[in-house]
Amino acid sequence: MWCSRVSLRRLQRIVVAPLNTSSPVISMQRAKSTLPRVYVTRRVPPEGLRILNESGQVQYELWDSDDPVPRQELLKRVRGVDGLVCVLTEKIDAELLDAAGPNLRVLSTMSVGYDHLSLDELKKRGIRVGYTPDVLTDAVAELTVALLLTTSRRLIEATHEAKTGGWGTWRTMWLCGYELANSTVGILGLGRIGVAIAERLKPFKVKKFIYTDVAPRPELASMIQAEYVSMEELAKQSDFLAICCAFTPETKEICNKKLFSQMKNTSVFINTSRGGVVNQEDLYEALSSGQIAAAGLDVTTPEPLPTDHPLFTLKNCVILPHVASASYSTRNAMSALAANNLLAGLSGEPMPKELKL
Ligand SMILES: O=C(O)C(=O)CO
Repeated sequence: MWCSRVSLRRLQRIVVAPLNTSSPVISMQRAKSTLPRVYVTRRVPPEGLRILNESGQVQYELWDSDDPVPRQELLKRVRGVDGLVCVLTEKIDAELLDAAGPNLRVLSTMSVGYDHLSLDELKKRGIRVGYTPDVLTDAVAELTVALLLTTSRRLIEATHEAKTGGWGTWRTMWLCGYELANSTVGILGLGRIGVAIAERLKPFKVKKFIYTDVAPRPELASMIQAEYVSMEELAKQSDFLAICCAFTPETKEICNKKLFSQMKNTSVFINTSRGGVVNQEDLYEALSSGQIAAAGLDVTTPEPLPTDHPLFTLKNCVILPHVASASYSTRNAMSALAANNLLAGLSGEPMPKELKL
């Protein structure tokens, strides 16, 4: 369950200090004011807060809201902190690190993705970085499969038709989609999540898994009997193409006109990584011209995607609001790992999951 202000109040030794309605601050102060100071940029699930509270190792201030702390407020609040816990919407760049100042030695992000972090700036300042891989793999893989099936079997269109009177007699070709049985599934960026997706898809009688990455990844590939192919072959052969790569300068808009033009017009494109890996204008063109059959997106640029965005006008595009890891257990596990990374980092120990800078 998400942490409410009421449940937070019940936690021991927390001082709730709502400064005013536009400043939802919770601070947990300790008698020993020499403890490291931490700023938590968002209301995080209770497991992470419980760990911070029970550790007795830190005092923290938390922006107790589901909405991001305004940037100017953030720049003020981080001043002098030793540690920072953030989520993926906070841009951790030189400006913010300068505002925090030289005490800052640990950054812990409650996310597996780290494209919101300026890694060079963090490295330059000797700040250790924790992130949350593995704990969200199952949830993301599950959602990816759900999105793939929703998109390929046209479930959103179908429920809409059923509700709005479009459901006439049983028709032979009405709302036909594409099935996984005997298909080739391509994975762009084979990591833990790609493997977990393939493991879940296998029982649907997929004929073949193929993947591409900067280099072959034989250990992971052998877990799902996936064949390494070029980007071009991935596009040409895949009936379903799942995008699982990290968003980096190299993968920025890697899914573009060229890729879409090489895909079959019966192919389904699924992205649960980051919106930035897709050129959305090219995707719109590919979907509206029938170059590819359909797309399911859990991530877009920007987020939220404006409701008047052209992609929302397409029946063959299913858009979710970045919810791949949104299960109660996973979000709690992410917050717990973020808290443990922070505490380990502040006490100079190896973090459970530390990003190598
Ligand atoms: O952890 C991340 O990077 C996410 O995108 C949340 O699902």
